[in-house]
Amino acid sequence: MSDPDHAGDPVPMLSAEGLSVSLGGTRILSDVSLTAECGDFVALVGPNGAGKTTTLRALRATLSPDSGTVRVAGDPIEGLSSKQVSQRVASTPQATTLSFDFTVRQTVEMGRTPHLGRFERADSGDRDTVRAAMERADVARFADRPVTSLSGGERQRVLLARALAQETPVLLLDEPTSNLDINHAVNTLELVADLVREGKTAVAAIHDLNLAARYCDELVLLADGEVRAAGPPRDVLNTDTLGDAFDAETLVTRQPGTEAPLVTPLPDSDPSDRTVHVVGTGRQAAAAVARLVAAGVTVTVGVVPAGDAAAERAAELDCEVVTVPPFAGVDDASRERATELAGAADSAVVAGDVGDANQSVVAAARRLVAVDGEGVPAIESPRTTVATVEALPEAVAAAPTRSGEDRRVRSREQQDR
Ligand SMILES: Nc1ncnc2c1ncn2[C@@H]1O[C@H](COP(=O)(O)OP(=O)(O)OP(=O)(O)O)[C@@H](O)[C@H]1O
Repeated sequence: MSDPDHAGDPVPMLSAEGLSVSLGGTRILSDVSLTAECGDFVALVGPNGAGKTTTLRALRATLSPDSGTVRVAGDPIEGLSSKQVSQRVASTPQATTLSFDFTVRQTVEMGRTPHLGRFERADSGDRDTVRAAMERADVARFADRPVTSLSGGERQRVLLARALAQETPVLLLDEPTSNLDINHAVNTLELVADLVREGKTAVAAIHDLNLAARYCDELVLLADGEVRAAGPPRDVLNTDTLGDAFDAETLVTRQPGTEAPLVTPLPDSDPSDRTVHVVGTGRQAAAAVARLVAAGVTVTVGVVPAGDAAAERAAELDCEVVTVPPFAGVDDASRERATELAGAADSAVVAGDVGDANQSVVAAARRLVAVDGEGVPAIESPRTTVATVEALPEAVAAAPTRSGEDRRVRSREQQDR
């Protein structure tokens, strides 16, 4: 019966409302709800045993919940025949053990079964669909090989091709990238993102939080069978929710070149044994200096014009600061001293306006932490992370110390000899 309060609301392609599941007498899921519209890519994230696979099983009706409802295009899934479910929902399992000796093509052809009558044979349209699915999942070159002869990652892509051949509006993927190298992992998620842009709905259990953040519109963070947070990646991935769900210290910054969060698990590190050279001017650089000094970091600053907020704050806090007279330009001796300090520090923090004259100072740093704000894209590089002023101590503590790196280089050199 339609709900008069929500009459006219678009019906989500897939929804779960209040799912609770017990297995072997143990409560595995408690009151799990989620919604995925057409064109949504939703990631289920969370620690081992959180209930991600169990949620996916409930979503494709291979287990019945104790309570709660799954709807596909508005229809309760328990009211659909298994053939109707297979016409709407395709899934790839977590395990990639395909024990029968089918070829890759035969395995992908199984995806057509829900579209055929009981004794109907595949026609040329089905064969075209199978060929296109194999090509999209990059397994066409293995078409005639037995699946048992493929590597785990290759089999995973065959299972994705089978799901694509099923031509369903909904895709449920359990760890689609777990066996894949980084190139194939990215390609697989790009492919799913493309399919979603074409109008499909995808829900995937993904362990890698950074890949999930980069490719998915929405994350559902599960822990102990409960939804701990749900929403866009930036809302879900923060140190509090991650600490709660994973019982781990993390640093959350930003993936270079994107708005997506970057989660770095932190060892028990202490910023007070770090040295940092701050480059930049104005209030933001002054705030960075204050935040770092308050956390016990040894801070040097420059080159900055005398009288600038960063120069004054650094002087108040007894930091070494390289200054030049205002409007005088940067002389060689000042640039050399600041470059020397940046090169000797564990990291450099860039904040506010860095100025052309400081480019050699920035270039001398081993690692850069850019303060989130204007100008950040200009200095993006693989050795750069982006952090808010508040998170700077964690960001600099996450990078290895210069002495630790030197030790590792020396030990590698000794091993090579
Ligand atoms: N048949 C079962 N009987 C009892 N407990 C089960 C059964 N199946 C799963 N569980 C338990 O349910 C919990 C959730 O399992 P699930 O596989 O859904 O977690 P997950 O989040 O997918 O984990 P992972 O990230 O390790 O794959 C686990 O503690 C698991 O041991």
